[in-house]
Amino acid sequence: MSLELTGVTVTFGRTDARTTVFDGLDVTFEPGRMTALAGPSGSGKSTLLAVAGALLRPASGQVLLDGEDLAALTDARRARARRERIGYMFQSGNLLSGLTATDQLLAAVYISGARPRAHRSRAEEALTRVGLGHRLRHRPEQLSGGERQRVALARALFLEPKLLLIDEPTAAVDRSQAGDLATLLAERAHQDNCVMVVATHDPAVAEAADRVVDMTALTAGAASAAPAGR
Ligand SMILES: Nc1ncnc2c1ncn2[C@@H]1O[C@H](COP(=O)(O)OP(=O)(O)OP(=O)(O)O)[C@@H](O)[C@H]1O
Repeated sequence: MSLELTGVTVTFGRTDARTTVFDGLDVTFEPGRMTALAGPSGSGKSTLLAVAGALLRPASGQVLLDGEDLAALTDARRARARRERIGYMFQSGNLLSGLTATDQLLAAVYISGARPRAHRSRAEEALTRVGLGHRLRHRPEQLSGGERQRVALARALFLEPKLLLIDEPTAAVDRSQAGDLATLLAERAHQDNCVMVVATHDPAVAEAADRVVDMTALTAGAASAAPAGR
């Protein structure tokens, strides 16, 4: 299972105000590794996550998830791929207010069409695995920023996605929580063997990643991918 983008072109706007973010982008992401996307604001990190996650269809090129081109699927099949194979964790967690940590995970099960009751103990185990076994019945407003992010991570992993896309996971947490969260993300990528791609400005996330992709080099056509730290 890998994610491979080939010849991907993305443009926004019309002729008089057109932005070409990618022009024939090629990059591959491997399973069981956490890849950090690093680069200045506007370098295309979020756009890459949107294209990889079938949220944005490229003007041309292929987005191959396990060999299947997501860019070429119908809207209905793209929606199904998003539901069944892709997990998302976007800035500040986007938890549902008023629901306990356990119910945040069960809501995702409910949306996927399964019966939540059968999954309660599995949801509790998933929260325990991210260090929240003592916060199962807490609601978002009763959790710290780092705890909320960990609930969002457990929720994203709960449906066992092949591909997990994460945008600025440490934006709303303090420095020590950022380091812990970054380490936890890398551990989950290794243990769950998913493709994990994380857009970040945070050196702590780049430090914990198995690979850092420099967006500036990538969009210049150099597809640079230096191993980070280890
Ligand atoms: N919907 C849109 N319409 C027009 N231009 C857009 C749109 N979305 C993104 N862009 C442009 O595409 C470029 C890449 O944006 P993107 O959000 O992917 O960058 P980023 O690296 O994630 O930035 P940041 O670090 O600030 O989040 C920017 O120049 C941005 O202005």
